[in-house]
Amino acid sequence: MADNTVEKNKKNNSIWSQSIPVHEQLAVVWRLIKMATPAYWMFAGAILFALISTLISGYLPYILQNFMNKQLTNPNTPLNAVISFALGFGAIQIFSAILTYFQNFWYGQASETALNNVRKRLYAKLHQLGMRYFDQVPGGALVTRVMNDTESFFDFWMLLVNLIYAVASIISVYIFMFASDPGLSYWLLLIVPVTLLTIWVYQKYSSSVYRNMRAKLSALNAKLAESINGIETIQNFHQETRMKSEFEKINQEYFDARFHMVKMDSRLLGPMNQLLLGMTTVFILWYLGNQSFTAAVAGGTIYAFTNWIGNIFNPLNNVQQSLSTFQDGVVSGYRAGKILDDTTYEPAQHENANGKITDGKIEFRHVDFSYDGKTTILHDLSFTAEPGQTIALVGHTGSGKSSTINALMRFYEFQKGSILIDGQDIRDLDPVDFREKMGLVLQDSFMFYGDINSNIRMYDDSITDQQIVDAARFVDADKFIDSLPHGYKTPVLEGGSSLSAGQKQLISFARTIVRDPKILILDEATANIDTQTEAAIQRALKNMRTNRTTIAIAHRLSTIKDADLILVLDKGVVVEQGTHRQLLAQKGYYYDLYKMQSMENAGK
Ligand SMILES: Nc1ncnc2c1ncn2[C@@H]1O[C@H](COP(=O)(O)OP(=O)(O)OP(=O)(O)O)[C@@H](O)[C@H]1O
Repeated sequence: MADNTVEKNKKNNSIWSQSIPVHEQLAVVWRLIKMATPAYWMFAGAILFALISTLISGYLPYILQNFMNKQLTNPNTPLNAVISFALGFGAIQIFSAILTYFQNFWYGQASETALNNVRKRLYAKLHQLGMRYFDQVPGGALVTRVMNDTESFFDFWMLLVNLIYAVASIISVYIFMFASDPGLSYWLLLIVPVTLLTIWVYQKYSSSVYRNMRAKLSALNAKLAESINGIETIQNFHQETRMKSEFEKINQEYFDARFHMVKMDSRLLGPMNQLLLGMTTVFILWYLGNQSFTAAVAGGTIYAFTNWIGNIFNPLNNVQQSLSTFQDGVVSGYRAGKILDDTTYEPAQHENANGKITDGKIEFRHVDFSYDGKTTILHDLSFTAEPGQTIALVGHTGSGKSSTINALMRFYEFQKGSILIDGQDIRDLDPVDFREKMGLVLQDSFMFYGDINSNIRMYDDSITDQQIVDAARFVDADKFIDSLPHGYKTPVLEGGSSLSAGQKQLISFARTIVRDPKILILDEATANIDTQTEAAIQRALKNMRTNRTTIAIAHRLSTIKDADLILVLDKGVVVEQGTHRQLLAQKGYYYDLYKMQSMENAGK
């Protein structure tokens, strides 16, 4: 049944469940090696010690064979020679153990260092990507890629060193085997193609199985993130049962994918090697047994060959065992690479853009805007906001108000026309100055884990405590903050769950105003706020707008009656514009909208 599910999944879905072509796997391997840059010397040390270990593991059976065949079979061998050999042999074993310790220690340290580096790079990259990327990739899937996927790199690098160890060990063993009995060694060369064949078969099947497993884990994390982020709505609309069954379904799919892997590994890994080792040992005994019919076969030779065979198969076994993690690492590396290569960046500024915002004049000239480059959302949008003016954007839901702000804030790229600030192309503005001078207040501003003070300061140490108090007073947030037992030091949980919607809004006002922006972008809150807080918010907004160019999305038309210009949007087109009075006099779209809201308010 489990197989069937996986088969179905394979057919159904994502590109992850298809096999990664070999050349791409190699490219990923190369990339993973490059990602280990800061740990190169540790890897190099581990590899060097591993190489010395392989020489020793080939050499020890060789000298033991000579000792057994020449010294032990000779009754005249002095005791001193035996003791010296034993001491020398023991010393080499101790040396080998020390080498193994450093080898393992450096592998581990190097892999951890490399892992740490990759995680940092991935996290940094996420912050370079634009909103469009996050529209497309669920948060939970990103958590999987940055956290779980990177974990498997650790084993990947381990395998890489194991692989080098296995190759070196095989070469060293064959050298000593040929020195001992070339005839038998020629036959034993056959082991190499046979094991390569088993490795190839395993590789072929495991790649798609691991890819599918990763995809399922990612879907599982995405579902979990969705459940946690939407917990309020889930509880409100009694969605628990549906969410539970959806989660269970994905969880089962993940289980099936893992089960498939377990079955594949238990069939193809250990038993295959054990069988080959057993058969090779039988062959060696048969070969040497045959020789014994014509001449005596020394016991040391039998000992050495059975030992060497172990030294070939054990590292190969290790390699094959960790091939599963190699597959995991390659798939994860592939997915991490997808993030690192993604070019859905924030909209780019022109090279050497260094324009500064001084007065705050904004002009939209025939702007066309689309999120995906296919569906045009804003059509030929043109308007001018003179310094200090307030421009209000109104219109039904989906009419393009937020999209106008998204284009102005450079969250998304616009396709046609131009946006100018103080007469300069918006793409010529210095990005740091731009973000400082544009004060954006969203409907639901995100609160970070910390306290009220840090949420206003936003970890900008150049802002003093007094400036924070002044900003809070300016936006009328001081009264509620002072009434809290710990005032500005009141702890804030991630997302601000300990604060009311109105309080969060006031904190976000203070956060914006403390930076003294030249231009204000306001997305008026639609949340229900008590009348007292509402009055405080309106007072705050009035204060904030003074001497600042303001672009405000207004849901309640009563709040923007005094705007210098009101743009009425419908399906991304400005259908009317003017002041409140002018628009009412036109008795058009705005008039209807206003009347409708007035009636709704009267009915409340
Ligand atoms: N991130 C996005 N990706 C793709 N399309 C989007 C995105 N955001 C909005 N849209 C689409 O753009 C159109 C305009 O949406 P927009 O959010 O600008 O409307 P709005 O006037 O601000 O609505 P509301 O008052 O409900 O906030 C809608 O058709 C919407 O589906």
